[in-house]
Amino acid sequence: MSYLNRLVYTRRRQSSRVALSWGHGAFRSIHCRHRVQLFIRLISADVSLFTPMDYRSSLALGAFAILLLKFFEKLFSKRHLPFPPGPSPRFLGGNFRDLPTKKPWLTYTEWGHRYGDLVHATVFGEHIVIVNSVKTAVELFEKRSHTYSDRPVITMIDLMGWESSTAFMRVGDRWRQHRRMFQQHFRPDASRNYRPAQMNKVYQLLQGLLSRPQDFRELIKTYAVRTPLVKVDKIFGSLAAAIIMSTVYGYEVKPSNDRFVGLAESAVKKVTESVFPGAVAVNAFPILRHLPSWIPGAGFQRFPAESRQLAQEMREVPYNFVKQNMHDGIESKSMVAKLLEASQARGRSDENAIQEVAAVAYGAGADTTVSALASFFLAMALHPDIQKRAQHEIDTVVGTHRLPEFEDRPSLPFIEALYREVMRWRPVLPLGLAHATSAHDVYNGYFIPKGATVIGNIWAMTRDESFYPESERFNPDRFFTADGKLNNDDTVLTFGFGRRICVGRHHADATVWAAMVSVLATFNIAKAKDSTGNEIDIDPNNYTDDLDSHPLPFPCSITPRSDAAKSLVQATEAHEA
Ligand code: HEM
Repeated sequence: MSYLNRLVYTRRRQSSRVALSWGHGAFRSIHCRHRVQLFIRLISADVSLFTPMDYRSSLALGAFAILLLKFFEKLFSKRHLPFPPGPSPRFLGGNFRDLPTKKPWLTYTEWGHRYGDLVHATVFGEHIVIVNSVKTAVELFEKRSHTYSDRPVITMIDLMGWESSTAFMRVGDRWRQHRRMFQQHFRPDASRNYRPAQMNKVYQLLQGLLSRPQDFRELIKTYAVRTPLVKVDKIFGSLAAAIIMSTVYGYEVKPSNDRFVGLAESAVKKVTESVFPGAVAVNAFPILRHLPSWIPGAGFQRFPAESRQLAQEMREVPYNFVKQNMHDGIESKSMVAKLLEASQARGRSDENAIQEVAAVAYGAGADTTVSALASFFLAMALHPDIQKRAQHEIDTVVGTHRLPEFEDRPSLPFIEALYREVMRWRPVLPLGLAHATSAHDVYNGYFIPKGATVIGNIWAMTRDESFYPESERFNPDRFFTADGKLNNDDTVLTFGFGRRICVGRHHADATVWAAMVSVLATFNIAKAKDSTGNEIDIDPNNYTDDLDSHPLPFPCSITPRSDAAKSLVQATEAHEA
């Protein structure tokens, strides 16, 4: 997901819709001026028919008519309403200089305290609206989803061949087709089919933790920072990448230098690099895309060409692997195999859409899942008491003779609360993924123009003290009622909103839960100690600045809970086989 966020973030900050929003404004005023001119021309055409006196009265009449026109225009247009409150814009650049460059969610949350639930800013004519409360997010993204489900246009994305990514797509038939395909394979009941594959990969994670204790630190590091997954594979194979590759393509990731993972990572990396200066310029001024690449300064034209090539390979290579397997009669329960079978049965050719959907699952699902798990490790190292309670629940309900299964989930309320708190305490995407409006709207007396970028500030929502008192404290107990039952606050805000809500959320939820409960059942996570035996402090706020925020590397120790736990992990190898 990192590439999605960086780009939407950059896109917003660099006011890449300058041309577009200027265009809308210009169109509105031209439209109005045109009507007035028409009216004057109508009068002038008849000027020769009037006497000088008539001419003066017709001028007065004309002026009156213009005033009347303006009055009615204002009366019937929503535009006379104010924008939502926000920092005062400056001439031309608007709020360009107010936009934060570091952890923008913190500044937007402060703006929320100062200006309210809905904050408005402009950058070179582009409108940005920040939604700071769950109530307003539900009102806009869900109840008015017909207006708030579009995405901002990012020129560089188109140039790089990523316009076919579900997450960047404008609302339309193609996007709907993608969502349908995802829904078929990632809705709650369909997601269950992937559970055996997910558990097998979680067992590989446990084996990695057991067999390579010297890599514990490295393991956390690779989890915690955005290093290429190929390197992660050197240790034990990235859990998230392995699960996605297995469920989407039925492909088993190799322990090191895996070709498909390498390809996907290179393609995704290219997108993250698209924030270099040339790319930013073309995002801000889309007209530059028409410059030929030989013109000085138009080097960005060559960059997307390479990226397009990689994006195409990322889509085609693993896809062809599935097709070849099907041709060879190898059965597969993977998403691509099922989509291909269904498409062939209907006599349709959905090859392009299937390739696109499969490729975006990796880009959107791997990094985000890793970030959630890294926050889990961090929280457990910081809160041994909470970890002990979770382990006690597992020991009591599941016992110590076997590992937890998905079927145990309803009987493990404290683990459930722990999962919710991990996702709340450090939301993976503090600002979600920007939406855009597809029509003008009025909310609570405020005007929100068509084409505005609308950001759901998930960080602010998860810090709302009226819902989450002492919101910075890691406290799973907040999800229990006074009589000790799990409360009904089970919406994980970090998956986003409305029609654009994450389509992989059930899959991600199962992966994160399974990894958490399995690690807790078998390992102790603690602060590391220095050479004198003192615990090394961990800063809970040391997170990356990207929109999908990861904890920065932190020292910690991960040891098997007992010999019995060790045996359980060793036995998973046999289970897998
Ligand atoms: C912990 C893991 C994950 C988190 C926190 C996460 C979060 C998000 C968020 C915040 C959005 C944007 C929602 C919005 O616009 O309001 C999103 C979109 C998306 N996610 Fe996820 N995601 C995760 C895992 C996954 C996985 C595993 C997959 C695929 C199997 C996936 C596929 C997608 C896709 C395709 C979109 C674009 C949806 C659209 O624009 O219509 N995500 N995700």
